[in-house]
Amino acid sequence: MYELSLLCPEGRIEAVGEALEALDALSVSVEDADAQTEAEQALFGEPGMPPPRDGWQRSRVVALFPTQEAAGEARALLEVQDFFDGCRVLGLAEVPDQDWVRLTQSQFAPVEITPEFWIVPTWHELPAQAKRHIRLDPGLAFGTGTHPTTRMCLRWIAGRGGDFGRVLDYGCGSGILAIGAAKFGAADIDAVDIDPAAVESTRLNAEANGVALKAGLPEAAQGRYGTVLANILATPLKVLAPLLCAHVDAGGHLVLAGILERQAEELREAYAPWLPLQVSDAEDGWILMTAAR
Ligand SMILES: C[S@@+](CC[C@H](N)C(=O)[O-])C[C@H]1O[C@@H](n2cnc3c(N)ncnc32)[C@H](O)[C@@H]1O
Repeated sequence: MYELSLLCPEGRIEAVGEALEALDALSVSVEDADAQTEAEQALFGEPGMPPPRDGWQRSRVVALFPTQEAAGEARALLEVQDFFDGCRVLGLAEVPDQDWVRLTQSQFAPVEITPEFWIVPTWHELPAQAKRHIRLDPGLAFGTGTHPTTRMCLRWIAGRGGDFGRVLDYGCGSGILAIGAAKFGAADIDAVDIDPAAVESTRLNAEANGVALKAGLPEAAQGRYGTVLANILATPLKVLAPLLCAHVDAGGHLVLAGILERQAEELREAYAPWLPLQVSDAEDGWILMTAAR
């Protein structure tokens, strides 16, 4: 395969991306051309919402083509378009054949949640000190343990150690939190997500880990729970405040993640009519907020 790399200003990303797709690119990726430099710009988007901007101030657009001719033709056609003004070709290069499966696998090492609790891909040996573990491979749904928000929820689960009551994992993704709770003894677990692929993924991952849980769409969450876990993002968490709080049983716990440090106050305010949230963990600019009823 051959990759055509372009440098584009923000205003050109959409037109160039659409043109590359029309030119039968196998894939088109857009990254911050200033990543890992002083000029890097964070660009956060909420799921279900349009992206805050089309791209970075300077984006590197990489399109993959099956042959050198196809990539060269795309390059020649793009360079004569009006909308290519301000863009520039960075290069056209052959992508060396690799064992992509092995390469992808090599990027996922076991993740330590606590010294005794690990998330381990199926192709890795279990670390000797892992007294508890979840076997999980990266798949279609979010939640491999590599993101700080997931890790903080799992740390909370490990720290509590048991006595969860009924567990609700709201926005379960891969099911990692529900499975984690099961590994610490939770027995009655509902895991729900708006994405049917996440529900399926949770079912398969639970089965692979020998864990019993009920996975379904959000309406499957019914009644009160001793533990309600929701790692989503600040905006949906605010919308879900009355619903999530209504699921927390007397003496139960609410655990929220997907919140940036600067969003703590708005979350506290959104939940204040029902439960008093407090920050109970922090990692890489993300926080964990919890409340007890
Ligand atoms: C950041 S992932 C978290 C996955 C996993 N629980 C973890 O901690 O790694 C958020 C998940 O919430 C789901 N989600 C987003 N909005 C939702 C909503 N309103 N109701 C239920 N699930 C939602 C997404 O589909 C996604 O799978």
